Amino acid sequence: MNWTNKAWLAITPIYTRIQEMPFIKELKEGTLALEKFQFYMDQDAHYLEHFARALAIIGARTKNVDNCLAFIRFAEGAVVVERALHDSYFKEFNLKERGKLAPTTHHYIHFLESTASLAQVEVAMAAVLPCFWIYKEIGDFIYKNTAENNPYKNWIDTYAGEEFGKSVTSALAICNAAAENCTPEQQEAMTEAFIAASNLEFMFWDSAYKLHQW
Ligand SMILES: Cc1ncc(C[n+]2csc(CCO)c2C)c(N)n1
Repeated sequence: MNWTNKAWLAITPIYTRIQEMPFIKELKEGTLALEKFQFYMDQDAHYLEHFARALAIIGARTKNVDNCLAFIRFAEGAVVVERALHDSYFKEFNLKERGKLAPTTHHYIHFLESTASLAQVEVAMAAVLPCFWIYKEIGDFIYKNTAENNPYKNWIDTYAGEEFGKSVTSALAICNAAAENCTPEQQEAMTEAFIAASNLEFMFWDSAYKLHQW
């Protein structure tokens, strides 16, 4: 079994909790309160900026030039999504300026940036993988089960697109190849980072649902 299959098995309980959490259930049904979605959008704009920085750091630290290019493109993709939030979704959902960084976002971005900077680069790659993979799975899950008149439909469509699917496939292949060059202990550290980021993905939606501030 390759590393990504093992890693997914390790987060299956977390993924199931995400599928069943009220934020995702209500987003899928189109009944999520606007205030909660606005909180999420606002925090996601912060998150995407720092996620892009973490990806660029990983790109700079990879030894393989193809991986360097892939991570620089992922970083660009994250900035493009952040810009799209500002240029279209902020207006569509009536948000003005970015608000304050909430505790979970603070935790998540600092986890990603410190792991990207200080951990073994393969571990850093594993830490950013849930951002791709969980969004792909949850995006498809919501897309398949949503109503035509869902007010969040435009946003949902972003993560069900083919282009995004390609970056997920590429990130998975890079992580599997990276894991093959690692010792079992190093692979264990990759899995640990993957689990931590998956828990933080859960917390990110949960904190938006609870409008959690300092
Ligand atoms: C908290 C949070 N986690 C993951 C994503 C998903 N995401 C944003 S940009 C990008 C691809 C970059 O090339 C991915 C996978 C998000 N929006 N917010």
